[in-house]
Amino acid sequence: MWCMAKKKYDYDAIVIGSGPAGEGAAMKLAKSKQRVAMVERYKSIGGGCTHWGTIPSKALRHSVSRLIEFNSNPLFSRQDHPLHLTFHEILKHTESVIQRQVKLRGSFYERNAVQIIHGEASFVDKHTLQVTNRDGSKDLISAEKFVLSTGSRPYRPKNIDFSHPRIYDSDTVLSLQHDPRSIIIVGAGVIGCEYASIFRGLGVKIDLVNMRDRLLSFLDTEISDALSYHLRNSGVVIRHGEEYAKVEGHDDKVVMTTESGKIMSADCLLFANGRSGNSESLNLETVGVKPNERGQVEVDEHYCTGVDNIFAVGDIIGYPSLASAAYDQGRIAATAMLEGSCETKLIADIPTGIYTIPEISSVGATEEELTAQKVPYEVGRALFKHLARAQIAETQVGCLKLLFHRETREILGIHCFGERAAEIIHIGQAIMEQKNGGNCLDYFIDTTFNYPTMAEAYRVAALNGLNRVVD
Ligand SMILES: Cc1cc2nc3c(=O)[nH]c(=O)nc-3n(C[C@H](O)[C@H](O)[C@H](O)COP(=O)(O)OP(=O)(O)OC[C@H]3O[C@@H](n4cnc5c(N)ncnc54)[C@H](O)[C@@H]3O)c2cc1C
Ligand SMILES: NC(=O)c1ccc[n+]([C@@H]2O[C@H](COP(=O)([O-])OP(=O)(O)OC[C@H]3O[C@@H](n4cnc5c(N)ncnc54)[C@H](O)[C@@H]3O)[C@@H](O)[C@H]2O)c1
Repeated sequence: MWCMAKKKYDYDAIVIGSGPAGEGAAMKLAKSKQRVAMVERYKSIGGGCTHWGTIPSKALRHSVSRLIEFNSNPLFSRQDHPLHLTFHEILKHTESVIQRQVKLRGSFYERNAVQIIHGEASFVDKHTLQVTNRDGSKDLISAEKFVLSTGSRPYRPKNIDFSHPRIYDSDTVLSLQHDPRSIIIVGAGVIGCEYASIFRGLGVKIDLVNMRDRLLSFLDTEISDALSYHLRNSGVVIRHGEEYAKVEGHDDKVVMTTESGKIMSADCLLFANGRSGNSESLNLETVGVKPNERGQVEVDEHYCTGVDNIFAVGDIIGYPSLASAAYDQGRIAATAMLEGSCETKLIADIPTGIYTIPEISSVGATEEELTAQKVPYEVGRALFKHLARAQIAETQVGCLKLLFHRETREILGIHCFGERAAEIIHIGQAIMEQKNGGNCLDYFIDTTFNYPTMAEAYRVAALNGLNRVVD
């Protein structure tokens, strides 16, 4: 089939969109000796992940976290003269990280002979794309198979004027030039909470407006409560159960009225409440793919859209909408394209890594889920303040919580908050994934950990938990 394709079409496969999902698919296809092209409408490769999403927000968060550390450590900083950095200043570091990412990822395409075509792709028929080049000229290119990996963009309700210079979404906030003293963040999802941490770390006054009754309600309640406590403790005003009614942009401020009648005003406003799939420019109706009202495309277990030669991965298919999962989805879809199916599936327990201050990470079930399922579980805790490494590093805010089955001692869930939580979680994840009795609390008790380390939290938490089940 693929030999025939070589004669008939320009490429064996065309991938549309160069974020992690597209990159994962393109690399797997290229390594399998396919002739692959990558169509990307932005001026450089890397996707929203590199240019507007994951990478910039994590680089900003890193700078802010170091600033807080510097200012709170008397060894480095004098309390009467705290170091002040503006959003614009820390963006410089972010830009350099983006450039390094683009260079690195560009080298992958070059080494694997994937042709990069800069332009916007739109289907003409199920084997042909029209590419509108950045200079406005148009080309037709064809392929046997396609991968849609065009990502997502911030949802913009029609009644908010995003062209106003004081009103931003999570893409445009990266062009913020001035140094705001106050900001209203509408939406307390992952993006809203992460940006609240970033701006608060820079000393900006924050109103964080949440439509729900608690922050990040998919998290274990103890962890979500800890986030609320620490954000509030740092000065963030969290307003739960509020919905915006009106947002007015003025020359000198933004005023927001909520449905409950509250009026808030600030130097600027960041709207971060939901995302829409980038599907409208692809002309998918022509090929019989119908996106839902959020622009997302439905796929089967092999990421096929229902049109046999068109696959879709990453944010355009909705859940879990994570860079981490997108890369794996790309590889799995490419394998299915090559072999007709793929044994490997996306793991069921996708870890969460949330880069708030404090950082949060978890994998597996929450206490609330286990209680609802009537699973007999117990909890083992390690508080960071009791770990030598955390005391040395002055990162004493945090906790590791292991949930395990009382009888089998199987690990059922791991929840962590505090500095490096997103790294710490992977030690537990590796054990949790073990089969045939390998997933057991005893591993952490029987092994020897480097000392002093944050990893040692696993031994402390496991012993704490064991003490609760041993009479
Ligand atoms: C602020 C923010 C922070 C985030 N933080 C994290 C995090 O910490 N960890 C995590 O795992 N995930 C995070 N995410 C989510 C993560 O960025 C996305 O899940 C990931 O980028 C999705 O990858 P993708 O390949 O599907 O699409 P994207 O990375 O969005 O790339 C899609 C690409 O397709 C291109 N494109 C679109 N339409 C066309 C077209 N018609 N023709 C040609 N090219 C086109 C776009 O220009 C873009 O370059 C974050 C997201 C945001 C917004
Ligand atoms: N550290 C991380 O892993 C990280 C960081 C930032 C963002 N992200 C990803 O970015 C995504 C977006 O996060 P968020 O904070 O903007 O919102 P969210 O996904 O938490 O959604 C917020 C609310 O908006 C609604 N919504 C979503 N899309 C909508 C649409 N098109 N129209 C109307 N309502 C919509 C949702 O139902 C929800 O009630 C998340 O799914 C997350 O996976 C991940």
